[in-house]
Amino acid sequence: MSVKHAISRGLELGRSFLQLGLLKSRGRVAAKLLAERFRAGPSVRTVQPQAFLPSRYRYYRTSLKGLAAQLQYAGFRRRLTGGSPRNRALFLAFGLGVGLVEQQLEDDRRSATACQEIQAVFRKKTFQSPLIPFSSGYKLEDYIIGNQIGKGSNAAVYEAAPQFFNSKESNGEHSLEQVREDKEDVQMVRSPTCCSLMNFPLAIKMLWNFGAGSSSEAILKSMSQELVPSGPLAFKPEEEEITLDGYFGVVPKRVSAHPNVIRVHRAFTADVPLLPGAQEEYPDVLPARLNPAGLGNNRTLFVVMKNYPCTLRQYLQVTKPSCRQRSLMVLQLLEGVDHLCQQGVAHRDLKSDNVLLEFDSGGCPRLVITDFGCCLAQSGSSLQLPFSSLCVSRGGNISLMAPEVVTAVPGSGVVIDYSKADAWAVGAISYEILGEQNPFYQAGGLRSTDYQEKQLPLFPSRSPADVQLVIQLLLRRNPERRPSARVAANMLHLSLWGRKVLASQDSAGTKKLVDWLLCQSAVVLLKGCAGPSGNGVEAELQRSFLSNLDLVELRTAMGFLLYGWEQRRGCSLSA
Ligand SMILES: Nc1ncnc2c1ncn2[C@@H]1O[C@H](COP(=O)(O)OP(=O)(O)OP(=O)(O)O)[C@@H](O)[C@H]1O
Repeated sequence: MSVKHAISRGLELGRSFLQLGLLKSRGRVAAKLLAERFRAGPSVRTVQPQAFLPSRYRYYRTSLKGLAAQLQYAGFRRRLTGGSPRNRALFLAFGLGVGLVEQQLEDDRRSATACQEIQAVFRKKTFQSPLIPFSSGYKLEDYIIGNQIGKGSNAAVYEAAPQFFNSKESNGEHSLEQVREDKEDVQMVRSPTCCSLMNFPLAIKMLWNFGAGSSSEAILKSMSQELVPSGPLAFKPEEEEITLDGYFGVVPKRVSAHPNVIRVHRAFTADVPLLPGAQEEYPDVLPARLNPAGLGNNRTLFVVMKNYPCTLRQYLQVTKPSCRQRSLMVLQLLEGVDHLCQQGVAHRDLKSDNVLLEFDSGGCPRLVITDFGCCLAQSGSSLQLPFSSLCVSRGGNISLMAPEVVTAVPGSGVVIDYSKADAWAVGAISYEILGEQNPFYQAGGLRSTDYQEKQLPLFPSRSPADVQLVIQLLLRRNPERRPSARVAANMLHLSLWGRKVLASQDSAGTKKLVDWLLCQSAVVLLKGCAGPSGNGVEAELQRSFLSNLDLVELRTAMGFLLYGWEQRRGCSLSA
């Protein structure tokens, strides 16, 4: 479908929806955005495509602005002092140049405004967690606990269901049906554990408490990082006050809901129970009450989440996803990381075991970043950690620590910048997503302390070329040369949905790009009205993209992509 065709189709649809009175604000917004674009006249473009390269673009822009000012000044002087016909012709040409520059700037301003407007429309639509709120669940007795579904170095995770599984609560409003995600979606989960997910829609993580003492306050304070992804009703009001008092006396940060970030629905402290497999699998962490030789405290933290069918690692061990699904998986991790960055949180322990996976109604894997136990979530949203001594934790898994983190040497005034550290880890995990071994895991493989970029292994031949490019960029040692998660995500969005518009971009003018963005906005808004397809992974990703539109970041992504395409063209010509 051509851009024009898509616009007129979007308008047509928008109008008929409006006529039918079915669409309220969504339709109007879509129609308004498109109508405004139609009114805006054609723009004049002056800069060549290479100018999209981020640094070059800025250079062109500043030099053209500077040139324009100089020309205006020179012309003004000549007009005052008179001049030869040749000078007058030159002045006219200069004047024309100034006009073109002005138009270019005007074009930029208009595009930036369009991006802001689109962003505002999609930011308003906050992501709703799929689990419908239930009223109780603040104590262990509120749950039926099933089998163990996972175990890490800090916790055991069990499947769970609310106690009111069979009988509706007294007010009759809170049955399990409501706690479950949309029934249709649950049935679509393609997993051998499907029945277990139906019976146990929740997962309870029981953290092991060695040193935090047994008071609720001490436990919540010392394990507060686990609570970073908690929802608004996660705590009983009195415990909310304790957690707000926070981690080391600082208010703990909480991230807002996002489709690619786990949501903690409940968090509470309780006495450690003897759960299935406890004596065999983790006897040492039990309290003396349950195992005389155990070292654990009597009480600990419980975190309630949705139960997911598997982790990313488990999924990749048994499945060969399509190329498109692989691209979508990398993109989801980038969207999740970008969301965390924007909220001033660095996960610091990304690995394929810490990514949970389910399926949307079309069978596409949806990835969710989990386990925030090592995260950095400072007040003031700073991702810069003062690194004064080795006692300061740098994060989790050392193999996937970004070079700038793993090589930092503690000292006075030393600061570790985590703003691109998770993006680097996504680059490493992406090898697994493309079906390769993670190069930083293998015995004798690369180490993030000293690898060279040219040592990175080749990708499987059928991997999408743009994903390969994104991974190479994410694994750059120097964080200043590494794209942020947002820019890398934008590259994949453009590659998946905007290839045509990017390929046909004949100048630095952004009209075509903005037309495409408006079309995408209309399509996504209209899809949102069309039922379940609006809740699929692709629709969620497109919404994330549109709600984070920023012209500079978009152009940076375009610059990287076009540069990559150019390189590939060069290689194939020379081959
Ligand atoms: N919500 C969930 N749904 C399904 N399985 C889960 C869920 N949360 C965790 N798991 C399973 O439990 C395992 C351990 O969970 P988690 O990584 O949170 O524990 P941990 O002790 O903090 O891990 P680590 O050793 O990385 O610190 C996961 O790898 C996964 O297999």
